[in-house]
Amino acid sequence: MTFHVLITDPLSEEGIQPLREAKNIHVVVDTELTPEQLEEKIVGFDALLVRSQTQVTRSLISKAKNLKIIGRAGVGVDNIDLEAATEHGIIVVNAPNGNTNSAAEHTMAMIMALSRNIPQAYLALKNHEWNRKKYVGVELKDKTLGVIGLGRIGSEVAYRAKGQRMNVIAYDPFLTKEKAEKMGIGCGTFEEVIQQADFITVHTPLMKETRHLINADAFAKMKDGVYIVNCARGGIIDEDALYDAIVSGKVAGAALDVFEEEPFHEHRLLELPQVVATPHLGASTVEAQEIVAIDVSRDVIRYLNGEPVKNPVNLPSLPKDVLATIEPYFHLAEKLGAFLIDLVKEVAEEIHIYYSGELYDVEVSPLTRNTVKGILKRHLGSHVNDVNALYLAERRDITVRESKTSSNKGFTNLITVEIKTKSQTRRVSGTLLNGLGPRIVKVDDYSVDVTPKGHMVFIQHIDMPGVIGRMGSILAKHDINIATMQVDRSDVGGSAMMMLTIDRHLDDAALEELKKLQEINDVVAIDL
Ligand SMILES: NC(=O)C1=CN([C@@H]2O[C@H](COP(=O)(O)OP(=O)(O)OC[C@H]3O[C@@H](n4cnc5c(N)ncnc54)[C@H](O)[C@@H]3O)[C@@H](O)[C@H]2O)C=CC1
Ligand SMILES: O=C(O)C(=O)COP(=O)(O)O
Repeated sequence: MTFHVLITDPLSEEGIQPLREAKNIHVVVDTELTPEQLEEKIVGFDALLVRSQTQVTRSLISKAKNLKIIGRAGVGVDNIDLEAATEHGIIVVNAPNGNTNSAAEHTMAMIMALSRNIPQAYLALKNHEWNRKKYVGVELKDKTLGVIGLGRIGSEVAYRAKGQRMNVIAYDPFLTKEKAEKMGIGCGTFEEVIQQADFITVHTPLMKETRHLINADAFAKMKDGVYIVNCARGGIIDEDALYDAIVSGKVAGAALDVFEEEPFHEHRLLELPQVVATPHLGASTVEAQEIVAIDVSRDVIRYLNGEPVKNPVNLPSLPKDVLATIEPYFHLAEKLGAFLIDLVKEVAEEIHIYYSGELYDVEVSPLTRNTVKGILKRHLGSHVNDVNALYLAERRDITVRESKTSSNKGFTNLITVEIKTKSQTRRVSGTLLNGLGPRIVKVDDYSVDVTPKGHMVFIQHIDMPGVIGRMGSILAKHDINIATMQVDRSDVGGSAMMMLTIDRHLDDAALEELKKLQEINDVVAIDL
């Protein structure tokens, strides 16, 4: 059988040699297709290989009747509809390691171009203007570089900046003091980093949690005259807010490799003399392009030949018999994980999952992966799935344990997730009620009965008259409707909890007001 592979973005010819040499693979390269043409053409193909330009949309995926694998020759998969691919049983693979150096080197080049006005001075010279006064720069030595997102690329940038004798301080939800010390850098909260930095560079993926992470509020907290660098993804920085911050003088300059919409021919940020820019060139080196194309080609060959892939991004298909037994619990497991990580508000160091009742006798590792996925997604975004969740946890030194227990506390099935962080150990239990779906039935030692869905609020308070009323008045004042509410307590007049489901997200203003109530010890907004 011959498999047909379509390549729609420019890939290194050396890098795709493994595909060209494979006996059962036929390669077509067409990098000029319009979206409509691609939707027509995709039907006959078993594999699609792209970089960041081809938009692999739900509509395209729905037309791709033979497609088995999508290969992304690079890191970011925000141009691929992962959910649609998974739904259609299409595995997505990427090449996460091949362009790390290139992206880090490009970031350093951009920081240096920015600090010394190199592009502007070059342009002036080309226009016959010899002007030394206008292009006085700033030194990097002893300046503080704030790195937001200390993954593969962020870490490499940090090491390189130290070589420039910069002070480096980073924020990443997975960064521990110990790790920062080992790297010889500082660490802090997001606010601390953006407040202290002279240069700020972002290296997170683009996802719901990081869209407009650097916005007007963030700019307001920064030092006057700060420099901003984005070689990660357009959209992490709010371009309108950046424009305003440059015009007002808050931001002294910005270096941008990526934009909210790509490609473009005109951009208002480029009209500002303080902005230096490249057209998404971070990974565009001979070396990186060869490695990412080889890595992704090899995974495509493996997958088409029925072998396990090295860099899966989404869900693989599970054996049918396992799937039939376990599938109903997938959702519950993931939601329990997401609920609990929101509750602890810290990075997990240990995750322990206990299965009991009818889950005692079945293969539960797919559920463990789903639980870990629910936890890690909160930090790493949508590329976490049950294929890579355990791998990502291991890479971050998070211990994952799974136990079967015969104590089912009266439920026919029960999953209890326990998370240990530096400062606390918390638990949540859930069950699948026949015909009624998933329920959270215990939070720490409190009993509840709530569907893990939508907007929730978990309040810990002192058991005394009037608390519920005062809490209700505050929500009413903020026009927040309570859909359901449950209360439990340890003992009369002791510690107690309220679990609410509400009709919209509990915004910061309402949350802060609730926290001010004397009888309330903690309030957490949870959105599932
Ligand atoms: N300009 C270009 O050509 C290139 C751009 N990229 C972009 O760079 C991104 C990062 O790539 P890698 O370092 O390889 O990924 P990575 O997964 O190794 O690192 C991302 C880091 O961001 C952290 N993070 C997630 N949410 C965060 C938040 N809210 N605040 C702070 N940190 C957060 C994660 O914990 C993780 O450590 C990619 O997702 C891609 O979009 C990657 C390669 C080339
Ligand atoms: O790997 C990534 O995430 C990149 O942004 C590189 O994009 P590209 O493959 O150069 O279109």
